[in-house]
Amino acid sequence: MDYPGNLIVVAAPSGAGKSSLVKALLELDSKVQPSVSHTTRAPRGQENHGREYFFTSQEEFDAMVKAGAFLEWAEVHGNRYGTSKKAIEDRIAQGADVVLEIDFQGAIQIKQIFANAVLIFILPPSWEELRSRLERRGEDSPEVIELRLKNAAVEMAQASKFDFVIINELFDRAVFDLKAIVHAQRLKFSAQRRARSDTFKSLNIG
Ligand SMILES: Nc1nc2c(ncn2[C@@H]2O[C@H](COP(=O)(O)OP(=O)(O)O)[C@@H](O)[C@H]2O)c(=O)[nH]1
Ligand SMILES: Nc1ncnc2c1ncn2[C@@H]1O[C@H](COP(=O)(O)OP(=O)(O)O)[C@@H](O)[C@H]1O
Repeated sequence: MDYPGNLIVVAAPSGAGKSSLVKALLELDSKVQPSVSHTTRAPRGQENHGREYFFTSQEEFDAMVKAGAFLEWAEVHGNRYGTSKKAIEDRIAQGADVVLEIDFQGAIQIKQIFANAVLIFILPPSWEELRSRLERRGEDSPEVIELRLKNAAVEMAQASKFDFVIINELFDRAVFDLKAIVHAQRLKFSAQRRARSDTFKSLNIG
């Protein structure tokens, strides 16, 4: 499917820093819009319904799956998460660039539907740093942190399937890399769209 807007997919193990990086990208680049997923997970302390997630009951989530309302969905760390079809398609059809913060299973589903989507995987610099970021964040119980670290090994093994990998060691450096990828994605697809334009045809370089 070809739309004027770009889809930017960011995946990472829990604690690698993807939410912080995406937040910084959104502050620096007003052309990028966030996708707000639905989840059956309970909200964390500072999270708001409709801002970080649409917090959804199991029944509501089931009904959305049944109605075909999700572009993709997956079970991650024992909860279900999904991207609403309508919110994404409307916005990329209008030319917006949309960033999706989703897990690797969802990223692979998105690439199958939108071959032009760019898939970015964020890695932590080390296991020790990943654990200490999860602990410092202070949002999850020790059991939840252990589950997330266990799942991180499976998730990180998927990194080579992504178009780009960013190591989030120095935060500003990682934000710079993320911005550069978004910029390159825009140039790539604007060049492809131009290649189909009348100017290219008249110059015989289409
Ligand atoms: N497939 C899929 N994964 C999602 C979606 N929304 C969030 N996730 C992923 O679910 C995982 C858990 O997210 P969350 O509970 O917010 O924890 P965090 O990664 O520690 O901040 C992360 O890998 C998210 O990227 C979605 O709509 N679809
Ligand atoms: N480059 C970095 N250096 C040090 N701490 C970081 C870095 N990037 C993120 N963090 C911190 O690590 C913790 C986890 O980041 P977060 O963005 O919530 O991760 P994720 O969304 O991948 O689970 C947060 O406390 C965040 O402030």
